[in-house]
Amino acid sequence: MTTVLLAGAFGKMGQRITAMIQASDDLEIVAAFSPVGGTSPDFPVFTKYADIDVQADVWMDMTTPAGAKANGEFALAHGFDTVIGTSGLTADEQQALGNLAQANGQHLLMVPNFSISAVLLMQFAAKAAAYFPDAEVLEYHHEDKLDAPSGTARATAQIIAANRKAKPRTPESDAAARGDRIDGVQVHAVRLPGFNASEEVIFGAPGEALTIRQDSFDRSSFMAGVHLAIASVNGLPDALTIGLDTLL
Ligand SMILES: NC(=O)C1=CN([C@@H]2O[C@H](COP(=O)(O)OP(=O)(O)OC[C@H]3O[C@@H](n4cnc5c(N)ncnc54)[C@H](OP(=O)(O)O)[C@@H]3O)[C@@H](O)[C@H]2O)C=CC1
Ligand SMILES: O=C(O)C1=N[C@H](C(=O)O)C[C@H](O)C1
Repeated sequence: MTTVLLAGAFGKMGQRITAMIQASDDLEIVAAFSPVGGTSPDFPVFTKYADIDVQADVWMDMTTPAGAKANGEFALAHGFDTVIGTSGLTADEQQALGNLAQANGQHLLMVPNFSISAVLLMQFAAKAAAYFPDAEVLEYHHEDKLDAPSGTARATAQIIAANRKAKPRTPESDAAARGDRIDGVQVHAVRLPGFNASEEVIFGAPGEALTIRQDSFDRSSFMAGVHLAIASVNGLPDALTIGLDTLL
């Protein structure tokens, strides 16, 4: 049995993760962390780090960028292997948490996207980028999303940049209408009611284009990946792992 302390248990993802864990045979929630409080008949809810008197195998974080940074620092310094699904942390913040995991002999798994469709999209994008250096990323999310562009879009842009074999033909432009530029890849963020989480990458070359798209219609799309991450983080070979690829 892998025991879990869930930070963000009362949020949209936290509620789904609680239900998934409670329906599983091999995971158990032993506590939650929520600074604004909340109650559960099944586990204690801590509002301050100083009050946490329960140890768990894994600290699972689905909160906010600032929350995940502070929670990660606490968890990794207090004996928790840690899974962070929260988006919006900078590359430097991710690396600093990875260094903390290394220094404390813990494992940190940071997952930009738990859905298999998004993991595969990023793998296919890596392959396509080698042939199509010109690419743009479009992401579509619900209106409540705090960060833009999404963590998945950031990760996808970085993967495309790392796998390009030639310089893009498209001239760079700072025009606002061209979106954000991450590692030299234009990224466009759409926020609209009705959407959950989708991403498209358009690769263009003379006379042809390739579009790769994934849609998470519902948060159930993330649950198998969350389960795998929690169950596997302890056995990872490195202190810092980014993405689910090594676990699939
Ligand atoms: N990796 C992935 O596949 C996915 C990642 N995400 C990411 O997960 C995060 C959460 O998403 P979502 O559930 O939709 O967001 P919500 O806003 O619905 O939930 C976040 C919850 O975290 C709570 N919270 C805020 N700060 C802290 C803190 N310091 N410690 C503990 N809890 C805290 C909030 O409480 P309150 O509102 O009361 O402040 C809220 O209940 C986002 O960053 C999102 O981008 C989402 C889906 C999939
Ligand atoms: O906030 C969300 O909803 C999501 N956030 C993650 C991200 O920023 O990439 C993952 C997924 O897109 C859902």
